[in-house]
Amino acid sequence: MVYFDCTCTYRYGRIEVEPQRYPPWMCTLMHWVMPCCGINEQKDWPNSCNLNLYQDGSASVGWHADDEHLFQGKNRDCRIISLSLGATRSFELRRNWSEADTIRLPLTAGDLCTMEGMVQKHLQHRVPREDQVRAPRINLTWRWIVRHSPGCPARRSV
Ligand SMILES: O=C(O)CCC(=O)C(=O)O
Ligand SMILES: [Fe+2]
Repeated sequence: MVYFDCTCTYRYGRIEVEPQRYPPWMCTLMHWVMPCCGINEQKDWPNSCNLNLYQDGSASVGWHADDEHLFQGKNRDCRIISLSLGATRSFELRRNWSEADTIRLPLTAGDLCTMEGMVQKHLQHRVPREDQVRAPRINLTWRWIVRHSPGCPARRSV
């Protein structure tokens, strides 16, 4: 989902998602969430949100960084805000390619988790398979698109 007239597609592995404009419920939710992250003005809101549904513990996301060109997370400070809803799942972080010092955070319904600075350059994250989890989880991940795709009307505004 995107703010304004952005047509950038989001690619995740082989999946490509066409953007939808933020619906009214998304703006209502952001009015609640963003001040919790110190973002008090609507003009400063993240301009994209990715929604993930994990049907149960068999659904997972492997080790990766959010290093899409759109977000420039490997080259500059990059803030990512995530809201978890539904079942508690583990969110893990590790230094690039090293399992040695993996950090595990249980993310519970209502939890906000942010990744900031150069995290996408130096660390990877994942949501591992957890077969004992039987309930669904929804994760909303807000990010700022800073490099719009060629042809995107929002490109003019940045
Ligand atoms: O579900 C989560 O908490 C993380 C999802 C994620 O890493 C992503 O969408 O890039
Ligand atoms: Fe991610």
